[in-house]
Amino acid sequence: MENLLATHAVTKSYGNQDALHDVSIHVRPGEVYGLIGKNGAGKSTLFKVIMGLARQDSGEISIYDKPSVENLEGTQKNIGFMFGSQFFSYLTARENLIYTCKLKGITDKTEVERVLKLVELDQVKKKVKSFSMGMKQRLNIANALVGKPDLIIMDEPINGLDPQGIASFRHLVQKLNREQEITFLLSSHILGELGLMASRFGFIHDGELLNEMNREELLGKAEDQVIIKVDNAEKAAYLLEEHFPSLDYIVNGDKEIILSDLIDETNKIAKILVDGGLELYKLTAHQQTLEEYYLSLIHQGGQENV
Ligand SMILES: Nc1ncnc2c1ncn2[C@@H]1O[C@H](COP(=O)(O)OP(=O)(O)OP(=O)(O)O)[C@@H](O)[C@H]1O
Repeated sequence: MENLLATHAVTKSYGNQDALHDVSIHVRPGEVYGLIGKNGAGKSTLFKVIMGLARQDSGEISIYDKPSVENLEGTQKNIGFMFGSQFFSYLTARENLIYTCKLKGITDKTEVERVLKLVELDQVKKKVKSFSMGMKQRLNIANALVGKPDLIIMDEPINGLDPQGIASFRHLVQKLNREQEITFLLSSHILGELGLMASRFGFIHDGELLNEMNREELLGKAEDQVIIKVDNAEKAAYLLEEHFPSLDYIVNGDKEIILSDLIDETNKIAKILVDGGLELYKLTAHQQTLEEYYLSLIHQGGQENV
């Protein structure tokens, strides 16, 4: 079995508003998959379609390589889903989870204690209304863990957490992933938040999946760059291509060009541009951060080469 969850060319619009266009993601067993996209990119809509809470216009969802449409109940059993907090604030964590068990038809009396222990809320007696954000998030995860799903989906789980809360959320996800073999599909609008946590990434922008890659590939993107500012970026690109035919570059606006190699050739680059009659304002070697890579990916609409 290759994919625990896959979407195949899923398209959905709300009236005239396109929310998803031909989106195919592939979540393999054992992964922590980070779906990264700005607000309005289509993340929540994709999760709703996966869970059968919204109906796609076209495309398919498969769970364990079988179409989910044939087995929606099975899908919901295999997937624990968390869309924001929906708890009764005047009840304790334990009481809220008893309620979740009832909703899911789970009669095993040990289930609530099992999930409370996993998120280390088993000793907490107070009502949810006096929980910190971090505790609420742990309760969210406990709620999704009820019924032993193989995959947990969480929409923007890091929103509103402080740095310490983010770190403990990350440790908990990694622990559950490692020790309980739970696969996670998490979304965020900030790559940096999931950058340390996810083992694979999907980048979504304006309803389209731009790219999927694993962590090693992504880290390889955070590479050295040469950033050049000139009076005419198109002409600079033309001149550089003449000298370096397989050059990997992006033209950013009409005055900037970014090269993803040639870090050791800055003197030669400067000479080519100046000899070519260009006004060279700036030429810097720079280590691109993951966030910058993500922004450049959005800017290019998923095309690695311009
Ligand atoms: N019920 C709806 N009716 C009309 N348009 C909608 C509806 N839900 C979402 N949209 C639109 O579909 C697009 C995708 O929205 P979606 O909520 O899936 O994005 P998102 O990536 O989850 O963003 P956010 O993090 O802001 O929720 C947006 O343009 C949004 O305005």
